[in-house]
Amino acid sequence: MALRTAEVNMSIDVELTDLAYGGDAVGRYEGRVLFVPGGIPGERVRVEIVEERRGHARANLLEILRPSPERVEPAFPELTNSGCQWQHIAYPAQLTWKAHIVRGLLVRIGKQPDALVHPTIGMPAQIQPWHYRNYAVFTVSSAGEIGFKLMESHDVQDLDECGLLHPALDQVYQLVRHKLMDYFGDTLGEMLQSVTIRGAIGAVSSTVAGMASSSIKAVPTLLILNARPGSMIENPHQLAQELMTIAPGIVGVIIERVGGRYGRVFVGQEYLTDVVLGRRFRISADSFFQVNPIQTSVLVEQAMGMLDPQRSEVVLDGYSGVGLFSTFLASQASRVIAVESQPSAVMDARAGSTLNNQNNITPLEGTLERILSQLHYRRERIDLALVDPPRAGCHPKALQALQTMAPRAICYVSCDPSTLARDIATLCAGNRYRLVAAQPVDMFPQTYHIECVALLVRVGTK
Ligand SMILES: C[S@@+](CC[C@H](N)C(=O)[O-])C[C@H]1O[C@@H](n2cnc3c(N)ncnc32)[C@H](O)[C@@H]1O
Repeated sequence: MALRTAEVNMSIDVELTDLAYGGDAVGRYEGRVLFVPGGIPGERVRVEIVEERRGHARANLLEILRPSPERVEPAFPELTNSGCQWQHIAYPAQLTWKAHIVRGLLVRIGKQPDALVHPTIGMPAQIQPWHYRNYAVFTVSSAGEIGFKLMESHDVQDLDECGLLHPALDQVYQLVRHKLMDYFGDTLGEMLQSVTIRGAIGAVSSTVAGMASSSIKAVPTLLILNARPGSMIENPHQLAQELMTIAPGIVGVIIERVGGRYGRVFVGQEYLTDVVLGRRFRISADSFFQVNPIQTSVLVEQAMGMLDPQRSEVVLDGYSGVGLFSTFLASQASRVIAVESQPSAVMDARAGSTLNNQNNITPLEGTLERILSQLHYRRERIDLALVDPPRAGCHPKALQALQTMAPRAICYVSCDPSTLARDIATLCAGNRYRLVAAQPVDMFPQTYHIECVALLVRVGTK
């Protein structure tokens, strides 16, 4: 039943009972579902309905009538509407809610009524779950503000510091921001579209305390500026040269789309070399790499523990990026076939094999759906598979090929539990695979985003 028009903009009191994937608290009003950003289950709140959609409505929080004991003061309120939707929830509760959401999705979408979901592995207790990122993209608005895009809007939240970036990279951000404002003045918004900062934190420290430390002053850093289409930056080389010297640790400055889509100017290196659990990885500006260095090690350990490749086995690493999982799989297995569609990441994976003295990884460039069908046609054997797709999940043809090639186990690493659940439903249909367990790993504290590793085994395999 749609809400009556009179109910929009009306203020009502509701009990919040759940949290949805997407971050909103959930309540009910006259039998209909209400989504309330900023609420916490267990709270009684006064809200104003602002939007009605088929079967549900969205409401703004006006007043908290009975707060949850899990409510905390946001550390960076300016980030609430640009990504940190859960900073009003105490960190231990964020972890509990993430596991609850994964379980709910696996039951409902994944059709796994008995899904075993382990408690979320959070950031180590001795560090604050902030300043954890090695990578951030800051948008430049046409008015010259620099910061994060606001959710469901094209506006930019102007930020002069960033509570999500590692302290050393936040320092770089602040210096770069001032430099760009000085350099371009009033024309900043006409000239630039975004500024990306990416640092190799694992290259300067391997311990948790070290990786979180604000005493690290110089993290090897790449700075990537995207020129606004149609803009004409005068002497981009000089700008890149000047940016190279403004903060310790900057190893390369890249300006993209200078004078057109393919124009690229760079000074210094075009890539970083990062370290995870003692292995080295080359990461180019366009290649994907995990953004939370402390939790990346945990993710790798979880996936390796679940899959446990044997010496004689051939392992598929699907959506392999620069070869993060391939590298660890290759130390245990006979061979790893690494499939990745982004050319720069495939080149990085090749370079990474050399850096780590590994000769049993075969990086293949192309989509997993296409390459798997070729491998199947050539009757290649795959004993185990790891897949780590983007948020959209696996292509249906890739899932179909996996079912046909029937590896004894599949480790599915996912950054979106709703597509994970959908793909698990497909893989388990027809009783071909069964879900053993899912393990959420918190890569994105203060946000509703959930990383999860799930193990599926072929039915009939011990
Ligand atoms: C979530 S990232 C995972 C990368 C890597 N496993 C890691 O942890 O660093 C997903 C990767 O899949 C790649 N990709 C996207 N669509 C693809 C497709 N259809 N086939 C193969 N790779 C794809 C992206 O370029 C990206 O590198």
